[in-house]
Amino acid sequence: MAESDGGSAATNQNHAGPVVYTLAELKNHDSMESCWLTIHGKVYDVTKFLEDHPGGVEVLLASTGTDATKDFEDVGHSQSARELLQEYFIGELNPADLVKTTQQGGAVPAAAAVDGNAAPRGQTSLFTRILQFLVPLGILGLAVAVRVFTANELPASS
Ligand code: HEM
Repeated sequence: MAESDGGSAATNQNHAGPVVYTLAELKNHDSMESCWLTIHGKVYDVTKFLEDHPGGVEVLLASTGTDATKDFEDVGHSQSARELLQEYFIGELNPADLVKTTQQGGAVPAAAAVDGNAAPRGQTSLFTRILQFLVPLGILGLAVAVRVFTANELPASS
């Protein structure tokens, strides 16, 4: 199974953990010959599983090129189906693409995710992440400041 084909858009990180694939790269694997799915931020090459899938080939092919998490979860797959997933694991989804797809409820077409909208959405997500980090830090700082203030005032007032 190919980790990366010609003209790959994947950000390969063989030396530092799992291979990271972009949603654009996944779009090239949407057929019987090569079928990749992304579920919960992980990428699976299910080409060899297509014919064995109890839910049929078509649903798997229809879930390519986009985040298939919602499709997968909506069916209510069993624990053994989840364990089966691991056999087909080939890498992880580019985190920026993960944010793009989950913000859209997991059903954004790959074209929309890789086209012009990609940069602004990526920037928004980075900004949000920084905020998510800074806001709790600010609250903590405020709490410490109040504590120090009150601690200093107590002996003076008694
Ligand atoms: C690589 C990912 C997937 C694996 C390993 C997988 C595996 C399985 C397995 C083992 C079953 C039998 C029931 C169970 O154990 O839950 C099943 C059923 C089913 N799967 Fe998947 N599945 C995958 C992805 C998907 C996706 C993306 C869809 C899209 C909708 C889907 C749709 C279905 C449906 C509709 C059934 C029910 C078939 C029936 O009961 O008639 N599956 N799948």
